[in-house]
Amino acid sequence: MVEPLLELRHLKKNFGALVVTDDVSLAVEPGELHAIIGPNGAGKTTLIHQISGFLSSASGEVLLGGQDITRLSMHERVRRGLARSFQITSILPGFSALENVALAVQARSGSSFRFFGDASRERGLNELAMDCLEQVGLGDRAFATAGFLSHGEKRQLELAIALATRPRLLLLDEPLAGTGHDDSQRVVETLRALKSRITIVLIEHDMDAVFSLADRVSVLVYGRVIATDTPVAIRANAEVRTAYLGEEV
Ligand SMILES: Nc1ncnc2c1ncn2[C@@H]1O[C@H](COP(=O)(O)OP(=O)(O)OP(=O)(O)O)[C@@H](O)[C@H]1O
Repeated sequence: MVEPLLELRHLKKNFGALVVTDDVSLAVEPGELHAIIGPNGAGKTTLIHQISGFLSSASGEVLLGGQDITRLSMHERVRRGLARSFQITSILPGFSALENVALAVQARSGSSFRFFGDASRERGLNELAMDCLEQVGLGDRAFATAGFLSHGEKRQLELAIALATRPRLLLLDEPLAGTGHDDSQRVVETLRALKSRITIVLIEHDMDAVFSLADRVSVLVYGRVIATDTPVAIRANAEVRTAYLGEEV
């Protein structure tokens, strides 16, 4: 059996008396797009926070490439290859798409922000940033001002910024949120192209997108994983249908 790139073992998180994730165990294989779905309040975002290190866990373990990262800081987890997409609010609207990614590349490489004004001139920076933009299909918009990009393009830019840290694993929390039909198609096609190159954990409410993109799906209900399987098997799973998806699926 292939060693999982990400493994969660009996993870738990509570806020006081409220247990939000409970005994969550799952394995994400290298190269797969693993979707985590579940009703509102099931604990999906909390779980992503536990994986990224934004929240500590009450108990359980997080392993990346077989190494225990449970107690590591977010920064250290990023250094080891874990990235989550930034929110649109973290995009600098007055800078070009390329400059936004260049700054993220620069931050990763540890350059000081006193080079801020020279960011676009730093050696190799533009090439690396352009590579990230091309990976998300935004190469032709490199010089557009970020604030004027469409909503879907901003989502693509977030992905490019996340790629700037050269991650092994990308955590995406609702990348389609707030997108209209055309924008959502753009982002879905971007994710489809990306998934062949990088392992992705995706939380998403858009079931059409989930079932067309995911290699496997885990279903979280009241903080517990009730099933992990292929999209076809998940659709047919009686417990999942009853607990969450409903007959429309
Ligand atoms: N910092 C916090 N303090 C207290 N309760 C919290 C906190 N963060 C989340 N919760 C609660 O934990 C539960 C799970 O929240 P979470 O956001 O992880 O769910 P979710 O599955 O991502 O939901 P959605 O699909 O609506 O985004 C909710 O009941 C939420 O109110």
